[in-house]
Amino acid sequence: MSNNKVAIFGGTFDPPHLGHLILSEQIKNYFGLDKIIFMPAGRPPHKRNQCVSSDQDRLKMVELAVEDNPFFEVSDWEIRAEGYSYTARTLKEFVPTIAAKEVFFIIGADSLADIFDWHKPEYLLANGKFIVFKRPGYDLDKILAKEKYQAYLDNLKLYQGISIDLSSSFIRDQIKKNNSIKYLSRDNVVAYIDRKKLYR
Ligand SMILES: Nc1ncnc2c1ncn2[C@@H]1O[C@H](COP(=O)(O)OP(=O)(O)OP(=O)(O)O)[C@@H](O)[C@H]1O
Ligand SMILES: O=C(O)c1ccc[n+]([C@@H]2O[C@H](COP(=O)([O-])O)[C@@H](O)[C@H]2O)c1
Repeated sequence: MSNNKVAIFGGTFDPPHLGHLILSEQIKNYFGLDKIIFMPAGRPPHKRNQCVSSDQDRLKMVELAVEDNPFFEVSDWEIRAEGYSYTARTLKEFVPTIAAKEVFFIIGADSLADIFDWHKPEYLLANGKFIVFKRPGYDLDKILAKEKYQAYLDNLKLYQGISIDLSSSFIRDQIKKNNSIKYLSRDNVVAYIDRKKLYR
């Protein structure tokens, strides 16, 4: 298979859910991607004070979530890397190792809204290519109309197709309340969470 267009989908994935999967499949179709690499963040820089499940649990759950999709892969590169999982670093060090004509980062509208608080945002936006998808509660057009984004619009491709209002925090919250999370992620991920008693 040719790898002309590859996208990296970085996330905390604590846990991965159907929102992530539905979006990825739609984006793959819409942009004609050859492959999407799911990249669980080792130490998510903006979640320093939040309790995050172990790297190995999140990696395993992402592997389970994508195992039946030949277009989806998982990389443990950020988990293996020392220090915080800065996307600027992934762009500089990991992206050149991918044999592809074009490499994109997939991010949600909420991530785009605070990307100027990320590590080296100008470097990232000037040198990376992004596929940004809408997320309920965020107005993509309004975010992009802001002055600070204007120099980088060529590197921002939008996907305004379907998305669902689901988050990992909602799933964690449901588990804490002893509610079922059936249908919110793939069955194998739900079974893994049950078996390992995560988020209780
Ligand atoms: N339902 C969704 N619709 C659109 N984008 C999403 C959705 N869920 C997650 N994303 C995006 O996917 C990426 C990875 O998300 P992440 O793993 O943090 O999940 P999350 O549901 O946002 O988690 P949490 O609730 O813990 O913040 C982020 O760029 C986020 O914007
Ligand atoms: O580089 C940064 O400073 C930075 C700050 C916040 C988030 N990110 C990345 O954005 C992706 C989505 O993050 P999250 O926490 O919403 O899952 C994930 O790959 C993070 O490593 C990166």
